[in-house]
Amino acid sequence: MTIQIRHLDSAQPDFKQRLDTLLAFEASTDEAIEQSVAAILHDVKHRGDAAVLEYTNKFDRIPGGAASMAAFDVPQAELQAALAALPAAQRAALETAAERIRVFHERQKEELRGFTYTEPDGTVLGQKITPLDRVGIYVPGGKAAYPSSVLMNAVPAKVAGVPEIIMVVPTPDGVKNQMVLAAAAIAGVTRVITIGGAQAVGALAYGTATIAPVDKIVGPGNAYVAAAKRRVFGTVGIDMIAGPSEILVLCDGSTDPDWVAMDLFSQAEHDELAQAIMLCPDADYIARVEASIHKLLPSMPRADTIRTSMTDRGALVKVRDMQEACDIANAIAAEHLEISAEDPQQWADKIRHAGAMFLGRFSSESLGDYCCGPNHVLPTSRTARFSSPLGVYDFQKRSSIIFVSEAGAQTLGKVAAELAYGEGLQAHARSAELRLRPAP
Ligand SMILES: NC(=O)c1ccc[n+]([C@@H]2O[C@H](COP(=O)([O-])OP(=O)(O)OC[C@H]3O[C@@H](n4cnc5c(N)ncnc54)[C@H](O)[C@@H]3O)[C@@H](O)[C@H]2O)c1
Ligand SMILES: N[C@H](CO)Cc1c[nH]c[nH+]1
Ligand SMILES: [Zn+2]
Repeated sequence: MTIQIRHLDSAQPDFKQRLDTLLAFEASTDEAIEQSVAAILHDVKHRGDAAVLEYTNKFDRIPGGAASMAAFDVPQAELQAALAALPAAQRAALETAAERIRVFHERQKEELRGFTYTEPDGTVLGQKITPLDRVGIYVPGGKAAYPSSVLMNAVPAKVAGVPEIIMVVPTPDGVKNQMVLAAAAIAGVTRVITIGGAQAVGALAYGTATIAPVDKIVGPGNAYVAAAKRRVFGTVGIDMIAGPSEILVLCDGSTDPDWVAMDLFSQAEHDELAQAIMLCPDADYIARVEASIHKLLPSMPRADTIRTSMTDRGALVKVRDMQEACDIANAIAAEHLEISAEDPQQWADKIRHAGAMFLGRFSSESLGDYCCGPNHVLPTSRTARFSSPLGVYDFQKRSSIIFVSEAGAQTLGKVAAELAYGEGLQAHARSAELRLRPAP
């Protein structure tokens, strides 16, 4: 069975409505996921380990069913053994990726230093940056294994100086992915627990008898994980909504259509709910990409997932010109935006909303997924309008530093007292005034 690819044209009168429908999650699925996640979180909050154990045995089909949570803890020795046993080429690739991710994120750290400045009367003001104490990193693992996500989560946490990194990762059918364990060893993760889904998010947020609660949960996951993170926000911090993957390709019609088709597949193969869309002003070129899609699909091992994702949520969109393509791209605010065009910078300058931008024909999104250096944990579902890639800043917080000199208290005290009386807050005013020197 082939893909029924959706065609849209920005000249259609109902184009905006059709695009909005395409971008929205199918409401019934969404509601079912929300209800299921709410019930799982409630259960984990009230029954702790017993609930986590039951859900993990059920959703991850653990053979025979694990008897206790101890079965899900992976000792450090096992992580190190996985690293030692890894084929040399895989180990080298992981280490190269880890190093490139580290170098990129060290740059972020340099930009995030605290500061202080001293006013003429000796008052010192500033901002102190502190790493979080204990973070939970979610590494997805339901439909594919993601050693790259171990690195993308843990390396920036390390660069930020987080002392305790608790990693959760599901192991469908009880099978541990050795590259995932090796990546945890390379990144220096503190503890690995093989649980996933909403139950893992709940365990990290609320804590259980065997898992101490964390301060923040970061990392990507499927729609269940994304919904759970949204719901526990407030009890813990979260990084962003990083749900099913998305790719939006802006193409001027001069890239090899096979390249573009495979780039669309590269995100569609993650999940039936992933989204792959191309915008192009050239109708003939769109037909060539469609032909490539039909030609290449049968050769893909994950053809079923790609077919469902592209049929349900994909589209090839004819636009008037590249300027309009940029306007539509800003409205979509995709996780990944490829600008596959001559002189891509001229179009990139017009983009305000995208999790990550890949400029030029050779910058395939897949390179960014693994080893360019910037983070692949990125905002989805149009949240790139207000969220950023995972970064060192997600693992740090800021505290204001205020040292008021005696001279400073004389001027600031009068200002503060005036404002406090204006707000009707007498104790505030008196507290400031008590520090004023009596008039001579
Ligand atoms: N945005 C990003 O930065 C980014 C990065 C990497 C991956 N991703 C996305 O992460 C996702 C990974 O998904 P995955 O499924 O492979 O792994 P996952 O670990 O996110 O989800 C697996 C878990 O989902 C839960 N689950 C599955 N079906 C359920 C059901 N019917 N009811 C309740 N819980 C259920 C189970 O607990 C299971 O352990 C993909 O959507 C991929 O596109 C996003
Ligand atoms: N494309 C994913 C982010 O949406 C990241 C990833 C990991 N491995 C392959 N891809
Ligand atoms: Zn990917």
